[in-house]
Amino acid sequence: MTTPPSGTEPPKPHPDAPAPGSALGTHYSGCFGCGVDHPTGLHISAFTPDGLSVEAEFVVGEPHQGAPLLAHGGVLATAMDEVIGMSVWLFRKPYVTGRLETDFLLPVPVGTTLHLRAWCNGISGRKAYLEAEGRIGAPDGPVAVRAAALFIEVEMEHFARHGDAEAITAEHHDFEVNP
Ligand SMILES: CCCCCCCCCCCCCCCC(=O)SCCNC(=O)CCNC(=O)[C@H](O)C(C)(C)COP(=O)(O)OP(=O)(O)OC[C@H]1O[C@@H](n2cnc3c(N)ncnc32)[C@H](O)[C@@H]1OP(=O)(O)O
Repeated sequence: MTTPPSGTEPPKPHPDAPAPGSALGTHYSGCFGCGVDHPTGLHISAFTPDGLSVEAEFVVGEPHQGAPLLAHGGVLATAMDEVIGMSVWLFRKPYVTGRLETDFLLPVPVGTTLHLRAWCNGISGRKAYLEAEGRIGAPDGPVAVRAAALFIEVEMEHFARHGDAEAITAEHHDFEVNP
């Protein structure tokens, strides 16, 4: 379900995507993954090397433990969800996670810098097929976590009906919701 159906074209950069090399801001300051105002969040900040994919670093700290001095798998899955969410946001449409699959290949000790990368393999209708990986210590370090995801495009009405769309749009005056 996270593999693009045959014939799905790889995505092209959106004309309004951030320029290659740009830092990506938070989509919402209260987000647990990237929100700058979240008191206990992961505070992931990322950049895009090419307008299509996202790279970030996440330092595993003591608050992220599952076993003593080892990262909790759910926290790592959250980090993957976040960078994948950031990468699909490059297409300038709202998406939510429909399915997230995670493979944990290596234990990740507290103090590790995980080098995260997320990219899109294709879009078909409302469905975006994405992947991410987290490597230990360096961009070419050993892969500790791999994820594949299906994100579903939604209308902004989704956030209004179930949450608070105004809180998002208040932070994104430059983002045209219904172009
Ligand atoms: C102004 C600025 C704007 C910025 C924008 C705001 C920010 C944007 C947030 C970013 C955040 C990033 C950070 C992490 C991202 C989260 O963490 S998002 C939060 C976690 N996810 C959720 O809360 C989603 C909860 N689920 C839902 O609301 C609904 O199930 C969905 C996903 C919207 C789908 O419902 P629906 O719209 O009724 O559509 P539905 O027909 O059920 O599904 C559409 C298609 O997808 C398939 N599908 C749906 N779910 C699945 C699934 N789990 N497995 C397989 N297939 C599925 C369906 O089978 C269907 O396929 P087709 O029949 O078309 O072939």
